[in-house]
Amino acid sequence: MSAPTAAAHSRALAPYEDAPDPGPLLALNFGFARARVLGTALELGVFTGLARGPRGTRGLAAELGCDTASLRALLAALEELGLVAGGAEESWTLTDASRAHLVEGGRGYLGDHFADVLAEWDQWSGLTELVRGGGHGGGELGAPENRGLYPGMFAGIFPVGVRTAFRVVRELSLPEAGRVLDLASGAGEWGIALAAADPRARVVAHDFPELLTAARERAAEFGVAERFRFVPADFTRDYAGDFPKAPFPGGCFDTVVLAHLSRFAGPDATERLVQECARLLRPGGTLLIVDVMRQEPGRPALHRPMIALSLLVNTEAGGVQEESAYRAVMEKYGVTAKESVTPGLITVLTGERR
Ligand SMILES: C[S@@+](CC[C@H](N)C(=O)[O-])C[C@H]1O[C@@H](n2cnc3c(N)ncnc32)[C@H](O)[C@@H]1O
Repeated sequence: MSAPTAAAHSRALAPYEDAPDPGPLLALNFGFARARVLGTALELGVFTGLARGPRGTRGLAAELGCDTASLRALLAALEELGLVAGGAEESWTLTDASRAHLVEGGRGYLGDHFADVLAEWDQWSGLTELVRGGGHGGGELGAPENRGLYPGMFAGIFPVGVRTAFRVVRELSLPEAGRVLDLASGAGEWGIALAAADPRARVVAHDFPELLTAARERAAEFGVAERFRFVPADFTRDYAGDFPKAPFPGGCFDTVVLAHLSRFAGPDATERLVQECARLLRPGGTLLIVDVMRQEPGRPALHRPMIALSLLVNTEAGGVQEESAYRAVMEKYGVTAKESVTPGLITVLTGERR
């Protein structure tokens, strides 16, 4: 029998060579490793260490209590991800992005947020079963009925949220904010943006005490803290069986903000939340609903379908609802839906209390 010819080899190879490039699939398959590399670097304090000045691997390893060779491997991966530089000279430095967002104590620090997201790891492992069998993973993420205390996750995203809040408040034709309730305020970016736009505005920030500590610091950072009141809440305990009933008389606010709570709580709780917001607003007052509602233009890194899956695995009842659903609920409880803008992942919908 004669040996296969070069032509036969080429014929055998052709289906492999002609197939679409599997590169993007391989990158996707390995996506979890990127998140783990970032999480490990944050846990070890790599970025905070390098913020003190350029370092060789050996020096940094001694400082952080790491094995030199393993740390070198981690740093090489971080360099590939654009999070450190200087590997060729073995003199590691931060990049602009890591200096801005990954150094502990910095204003733009996102590490606490990333750590809480990474802690969802096990919940996400259940996705296959959830897709097969339906239902929700039932994590505790943010659902008010479900002890959603995650200061890292919710206050830690302030550096991202505050940019959007200021931009949207500038863009929307809102009346003067006046007496504002920021319900489930987190670190308070919406109340802060409204207070900055209206020098006479007074804001009540309402959230877990742990979150209000962050809101207090951020309000001070923007010079509006003296116009803030911080009212602690534990929706689960305080409003048990009757969530949400905020401890304020009806009609006592000119503006109520409901930002990034509904999608965690789900459609039924959203209905009760909107009803409560309507109760708290004076006639003519403004309701601002901020949430992930529709396909965002430009598809930033975290896009709507991923958020929807995250709510499936991490909450009891959460989900992404269409803007039309929010408009319908507003209408039902005496709020006329008005303007909406979608500056990225989120939509901001305004309404006027009738
Ligand atoms: C996704 S964050 C939104 C924060 C803020 N409104 C924003 O736009 O960034 C949801 C907020 O609801 C608060 N929250 C959830 N469950 C709560 C509960 N049981 N009692 C008080 N606050 C709660 C969380 O602490 C968190 O700050």
